Amino acid sequence: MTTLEDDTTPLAVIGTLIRSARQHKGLTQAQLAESLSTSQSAIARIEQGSQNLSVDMLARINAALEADLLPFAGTTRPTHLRVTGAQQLSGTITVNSSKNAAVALLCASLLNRGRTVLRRVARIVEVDRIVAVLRSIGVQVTWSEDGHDLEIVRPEHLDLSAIDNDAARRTRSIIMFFGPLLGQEPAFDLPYAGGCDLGTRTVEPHMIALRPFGLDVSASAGVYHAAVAPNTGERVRVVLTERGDTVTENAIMAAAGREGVTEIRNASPNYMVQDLCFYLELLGIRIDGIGTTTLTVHGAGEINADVEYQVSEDPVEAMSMLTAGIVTNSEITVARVPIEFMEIELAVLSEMGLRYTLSEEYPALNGRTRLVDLTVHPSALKAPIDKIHPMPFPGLNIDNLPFFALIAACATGHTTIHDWVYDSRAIHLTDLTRLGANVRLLDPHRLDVTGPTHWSGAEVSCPPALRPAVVILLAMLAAKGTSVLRGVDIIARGYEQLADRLRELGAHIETFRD
Ligand SMILES: CC(=O)N[C@H]1[C@@H](OP(=O)(O)OP(=O)(O)OC[C@H]2O[C@@H](n3ccc(=O)[nH]c3=O)[C@H](O)[C@@H]2O)O[C@H](CO)[C@@H](O)[C@@H]1O
Ligand SMILES: C=C(OP(=O)(O)O)C(=O)O
Repeated sequence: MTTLEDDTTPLAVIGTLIRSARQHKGLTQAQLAESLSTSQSAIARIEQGSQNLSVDMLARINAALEADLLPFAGTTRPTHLRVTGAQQLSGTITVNSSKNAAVALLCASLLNRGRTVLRRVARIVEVDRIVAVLRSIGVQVTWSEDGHDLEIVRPEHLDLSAIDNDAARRTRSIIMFFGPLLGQEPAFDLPYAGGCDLGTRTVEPHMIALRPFGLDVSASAGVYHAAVAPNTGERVRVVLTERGDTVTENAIMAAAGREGVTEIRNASPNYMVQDLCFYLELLGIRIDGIGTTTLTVHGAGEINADVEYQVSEDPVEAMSMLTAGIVTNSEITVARVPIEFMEIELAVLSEMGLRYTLSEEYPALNGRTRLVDLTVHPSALKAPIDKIHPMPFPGLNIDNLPFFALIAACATGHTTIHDWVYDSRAIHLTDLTRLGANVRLLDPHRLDVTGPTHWSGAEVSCPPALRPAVVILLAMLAAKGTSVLRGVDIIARGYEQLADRLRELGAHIETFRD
């Protein structure tokens, strides 16, 4: 029985919200339990506020009920991690499918009048946000019973006036609605794109890329107003001013949805772009040049196909897991590493003295991406002679760069890390000093890291950016004693049950709330 006192605890308040959202959807506790692969008694306990809730479970309840319970959880009961570091890790950890491909594929599913099934989609908050936006405009998005696959069926007419502004504003990926919608609506409005705290990220390259398709955008009061000129059917040639990933995806989606041929130059050949192309090929769109910087897309006026696509593995997760092994000086195996997108990272790490072994290559479930199992061995690392800097693919992945700051702190000597891409991602990495590292910010884009570090435990507030947040958590695995990372909910934006999976390798991590 719920007492009056219980009703005022945050868990009980969330429980009450869940109950009313469930009743509003007309579901019984048993039906909700079934869709979450849990028991009816667990739902009863959650609704009574007598069951601890992980952020992952809350995200899944959120998705099942099409509710918006996450901001509530995020603002009222932040999750913290307590880490007892300097533990040797062992065993195998498997790389999940990628956040960045998932969000692009979800947006691309708007091109398809048939049924799209995306297999092995990561259960992460960024996916939930796009799912919430799609549902709000009338798209049926359903998780499979086992919670791994998403079925997407769009209605004949999308109701853009009903768009979930709140979910849309919390993700930058909403910008990728422009491409698929271009060929479908003569005029539409979209909310401004949001995202992590990494400094200014312009959307101008997207506007430049989509102009040749007839898009004209004006912005006012937090809304983009799009007007689209009719397709003349002529060959379109797009030259991207930046080799960005989402801008390339936007151009590809615009090209796929229009009758005619489009050539895209200076395209990103990065992993998520390749996933998008493989999916579009299943939809019957011919794309020449996949994996290169020149793409020729043979678009179709109407796309109507029932397809299933296996989202491929995330190179940034692979880098994160590899870093966990490196900083704890452990031997672990990272299984299902998309090797094409980790080659430069591994070449740099080899120069730094990292010892690792690779299995034979094998294909990912999409039949296209090449995978390996990577075993990392304890190694004495030295600083590289040259600075470490990212480049658009093929180059060291921009999202993998933060992990090199941590690895450099474990290596002997001085390393310069140059993040020319983001104005304020490097600054978050100076939090490593709290754990004993010698990391100096030379300017907003350059870090000087001197190692090796004698890591020691500390309490740190989680940086408001995904990769730096994970970097600090991984540093805590190296640090002697107990560390606390406060307010870690941002990690669930891009990683599914990261703490649980690190625990399976032997990490001592406890989750708690105030
Ligand atoms: C959902 C998704 O896929 N997100 C990824 C995508 O975001 P996304 O494609 O949105 O990245 P942006 O377009 O914001 O580019 C990141 C920054 O790099 C700059 N820039 C980019 C390319 C270039 O050739 N020149 C240049 O200056 C941009 O101006 C911007 O400041 O790519 C980023 C860069 O790889 C990654 O960090 C993100 O994880
Ligand atoms: C910057 C990132 O992603 P997004 O483009 O979703 O903000 C990231 O994945 O580190």
